[in-house]
Amino acid sequence: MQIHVVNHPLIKEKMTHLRDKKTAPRNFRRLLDEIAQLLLFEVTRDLPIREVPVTTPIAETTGYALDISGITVVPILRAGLGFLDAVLDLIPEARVGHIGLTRDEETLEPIKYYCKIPKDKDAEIILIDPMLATGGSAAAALTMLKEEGYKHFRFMCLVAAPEGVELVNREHPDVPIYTAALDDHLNEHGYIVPGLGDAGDRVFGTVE
Ligand SMILES: O=P(O)(O)OC[C@H]1O[C@H](OP(=O)(O)OP(=O)(O)O)[C@H](O)[C@@H]1O
Ligand SMILES: O=c1cc[nH]c(=O)[nH]1
Ligand SMILES: [Mg+2]
Repeated sequence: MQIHVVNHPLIKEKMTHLRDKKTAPRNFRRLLDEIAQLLLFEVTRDLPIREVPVTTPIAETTGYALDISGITVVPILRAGLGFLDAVLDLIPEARVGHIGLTRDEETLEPIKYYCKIPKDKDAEIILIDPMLATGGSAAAALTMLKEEGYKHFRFMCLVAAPEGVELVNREHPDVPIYTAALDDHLNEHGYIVPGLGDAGDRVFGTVE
């Protein structure tokens, strides 16, 4: 199984609050934001940089520039939107695409309802969605993007199930997966155990 589990005390502590069923949407969104920023540190670690000259008040020296105009961040709606602000705070020049998918509650198959991606096919795509459960949604999003001609990907999530990691590894072995936690298994309804419940519902307060 190919997966980067970003193990860090700050992430572990925040994940504990995020998982807690008593955490309300207001705090849930804030925690999601904070964890996304910490994860992004690892997700972007190998982005290419080039040297540029810079003059400090004291001397000339060498600085670094990141080619961030070539980065496209793609949230999978809805829950992926909960990650977006954090990514744009750190990479404000990134372009943003949107893929709308929702799981059929019976079959657990993803149903597509929206897709709009910036045109640059050579962009480095950071696909974001807090939950990787069966992997059907992430795998379908990556297939759609590849069919449109996009080539470079990394996937960032918060909680992954082994079933989802295996599917994405099998269908998209070129795509590295970064997660804050690798959980135990899926239950009979396709929810991650222990997980955190339905991420979209918890971000947007649509839980009954
Ligand atoms: O790995 P999978 O089994 O495909 O499950 C993961 C998907 O399920 C959730 O979305 P959901 O379908 O609940 O839509 P929502 O974000 O609108 O709530 C989640 O945000 C993922 O997109
Ligand atoms: O546990 C899960 C599985 C799919 N989608 C979620 O939001 N949570
Ligand atoms: Mg949902």
